[in-house]
This record gives sequence, C-alpha cells and structure tokens, in this order.
Amino acid sequence: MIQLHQISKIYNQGKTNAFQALHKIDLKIADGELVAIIGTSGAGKSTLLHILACIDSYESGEYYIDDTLVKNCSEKKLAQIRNKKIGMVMQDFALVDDFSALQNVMLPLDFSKSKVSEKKEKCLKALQAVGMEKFAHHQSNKLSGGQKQRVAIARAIVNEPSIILADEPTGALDSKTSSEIMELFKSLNDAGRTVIIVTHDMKIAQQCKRVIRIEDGKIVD
Ligand SMILES: Nc1ncnc2c1ncn2[C@@H]1O[C@H](COP(=O)(O)OP(=O)(O)OP(=O)(O)O)[C@@H](O)[C@H]1O
Repeated sequence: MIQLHQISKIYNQGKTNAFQALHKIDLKIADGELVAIIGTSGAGKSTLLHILACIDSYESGEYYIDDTLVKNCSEKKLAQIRNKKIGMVMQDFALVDDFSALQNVMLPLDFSKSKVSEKKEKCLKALQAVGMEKFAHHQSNKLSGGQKQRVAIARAIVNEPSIILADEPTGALDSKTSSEIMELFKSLNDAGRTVIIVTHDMKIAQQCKRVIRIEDGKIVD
C-alpha cells in the first residue's frame, strides 16, 4: 500500500544552510500493518511521517500510495488523498480550543456536501469509537490530555481513512493514559487500518508488530 523508493529530503536546498534530513529511504508498508518509527531526536522521524502524510515534499525518489505516484498528483488530488486516505494525530492534539469536541471532529467534513445531520451522525459515531460521545458538546480546552487525544483520534478517523499516522501521540500524556491511547491505536489496527506511530517511548514501540529505527536520515534497523 505504501512504497517509498530512494526518497531523499533536503531542507533549504541550494542555500548555504541546506540540510539533508533523509537519505535514499526505501520502505514498504503493507495494508493493515502496525508500525513504530523510532530514533534519536533529529533522526528524521517527523520528516518521514510528513512525507507519508503528503504534507511535505521531497527532492528525489518515488512515493506510491495505493499505486498512485504522489509526485504526479495535482494539489487537488493530494488534498483528496490527505482527506480520504490519511488520518493524522499529533503530540499536541492540534484541537481548536474554543470548539466543542464535536465541532473539532467535524472539521475534516467542512468540504463534504453531505447534510449537516449526516455529518453530525458520522462525528458522533467517531466519538463513540473512542469512548468520547458523552463529551461531544464539551469545549475541547476543558478536557484532559487523554480526552483531547481521543477527540483528535476521532477527528482522524471520521472520514474512515485506511492509514493513521501519529507523531508522538503519547508524548504529552502520563504512562497510564499513554497505555489507554495505545490500546485505541491497536483496536483501530485490529479493525484493518494501517497505523504508523512515531515515538520515543519504547513501551509503545514494543507493542507494534514492526519497529523501524532511523538514524541520521537512514533506516538502520
Ligand atoms: N523546516 C526545516 N528546516 C531545516 N531543517 C529542518 C527542518 N525541519 C527539520 N529539520 C532538520 O531535519 C532533521 C530531522 O528533523 P525531524 O523533525 O524529522 O527529526 P525527528 O527525528 O522527528 O526529531 P524529534 O524526535 O526531535 O522530533 C533535524 O536535524 C532537523 O533540525
């Protein structure tokens, strides 16, 4: 499903501060895998995740997602891929503070032509899947860290993407809450989704079926 062939990423190319963050990365991730990406700070984990999420460019190599060659896609097609195929979860939750949980989960449906009542129903279903339906009308900045991350996960799955990408999703949570969030990722994976998690936490990585270690922009293990 995901294939990277010789992907290289250079920040500030052509300038005196040019920096090569990824060196000829080859990687295949099949449908339904549960993968951790680990490595020291600055190794290139987030850069790789952003390329997988189609939110960052690369200087050379090919990235195929379900046989679509990403670099040939128009901006419109890329937006469609991001919206329909990929759900993103961030360390800092990236919720709109003064929106309710429901309004946050509605955001990816902003451009959908469905009726508002249908959109709401979809969002409530996503909130239910993460155990947060009772908090649908709570303002998001009044929720705990773990609850915020559940809402962020509901927002990531509302369009039923086949791939979930998470960047340090438990980095701001205590260990008990981290375990609960990891259980949620495992259940999303059990339901058939591909889940790729960047993490520093070995307890999280050990629960993944495959661990990829990056050092200095290269896959070393
Ligand atoms: N926008 C940018 N411009 C220039 N260099 C960048 C940029 N973003 C990242 N880098 C550099 O690229 C390298 C890889 O960064 P990246 O954020 O992918 O690392 P990481 O493994 O995710 O680190 P961390 O675990 O600290 O989040 C680092 O040396 C970083 O300084």
